Amino acid sequence: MPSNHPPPPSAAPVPSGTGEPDPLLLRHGWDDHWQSTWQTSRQSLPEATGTASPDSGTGPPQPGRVVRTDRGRCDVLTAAGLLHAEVPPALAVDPATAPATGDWTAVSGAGGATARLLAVLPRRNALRRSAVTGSSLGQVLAANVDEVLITVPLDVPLRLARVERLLAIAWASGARPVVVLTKADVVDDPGLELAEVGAAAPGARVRAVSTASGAGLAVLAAELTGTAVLVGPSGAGKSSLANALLGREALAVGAVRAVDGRGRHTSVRRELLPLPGGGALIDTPGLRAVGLPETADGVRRAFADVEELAAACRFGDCGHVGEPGCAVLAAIVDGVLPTRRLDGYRKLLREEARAAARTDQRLRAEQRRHRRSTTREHRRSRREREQERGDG
Ligand SMILES: Nc1nc2c(ncn2[C@@H]2O[C@H](COP(=O)(O)OP(=O)(O)OP(=O)(O)O)[C@@H](O)[C@H]2O)c(=O)[nH]1
Ligand SMILES: [Zn+2]
Repeated sequence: MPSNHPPPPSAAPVPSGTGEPDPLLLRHGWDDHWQSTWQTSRQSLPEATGTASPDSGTGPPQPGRVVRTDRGRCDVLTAAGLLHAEVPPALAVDPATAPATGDWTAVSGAGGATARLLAVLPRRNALRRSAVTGSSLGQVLAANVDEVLITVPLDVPLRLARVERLLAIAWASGARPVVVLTKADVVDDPGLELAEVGAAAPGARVRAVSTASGAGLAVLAAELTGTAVLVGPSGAGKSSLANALLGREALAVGAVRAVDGRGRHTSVRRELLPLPGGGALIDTPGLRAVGLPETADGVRRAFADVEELAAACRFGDCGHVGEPGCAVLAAIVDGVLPTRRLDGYRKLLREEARAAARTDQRLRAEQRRHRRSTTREHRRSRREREQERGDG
């Protein structure tokens, strides 16, 4: 676990992957897992053999965590400080493999030299949204996260369908979802909302906080130990919450705000910052329309209560539309399961099926393209061979 102590002013670089872990890296989520991943990964890096020429300005590879990405470049925090590294085009082309905030990487370069990203270490998990174009896997919003903080503002009516969608995406990431009801000061007692949201978030923690009154902040902060990422609609209070949790690190967050094309203030850059009590926090730009990626069992986990009921239906393939012995419809009649929730479940399952079909389509298209280019390749080499024979 990251230590509570601030790093010494001049943290020494990790001595080629051995020895004491660097305190600065520890504060940003470095642990035994990354230590051993690094030991394994660095052996396959060309620079690790020491063949890089000293005047190429690269230097030995060192581990670092991506704290921000920016078209073709990314800011990587290393034991030697922050490096503004160039991303090789081979990694950048696919949004699924391009480095994302939270990724652990191997970088070379120090001091004034141009830093280069050498590799992205295998991800433990990733929070994705559905692919907009190109990639079959979807865009990675944040990598190597332990907790997804889903912010739900209490100053506007609850939108449970949106909470459920974000829960499905969070569960699919492999991280633990935590629903954070924000602006709790605008309601007399958030008990009702806590219960309502709790019923829509089986298996997830639900907390109420207010950055205005400070309520709930200490409890939430104490529960965050690994890397947490903030998601939620614009205006949900993500930045305010990030500032409150980060304390004196907040200034760094303030610096990344800007006005967008419509004159609204929005967070324009992703940032990863250490939390004062240990752990790290990633603040993503407002996720307004979040497409559901292929969530593996994300939807099923977000609707674990419905799944459990369905297991008790008489027929294994029950569609819950009027079959005899349907436990799901019985629960609705009994008032245990809201109709809204069953509808939401079906809607997300359909959406997920469509996302999967799109992926299949893309993969088939990729295969077709590949086959076509190989056929062309074959034809050309045959022509060349025939020509050579003709010439000889
Ligand atoms: N009453 C009250 N208002 C709050 C609280 N937290 C945030 N707000 C207000 O809610 C508005 C939005 O807060 P932000 O923190 O900017 O929201 P955001 O989610 O970061 O928004 P984007 O950057 O657009 O994604 C601001 O006007 C805040 O002052 C709170 O605890 N109580
Ligand atoms: Zn049924």
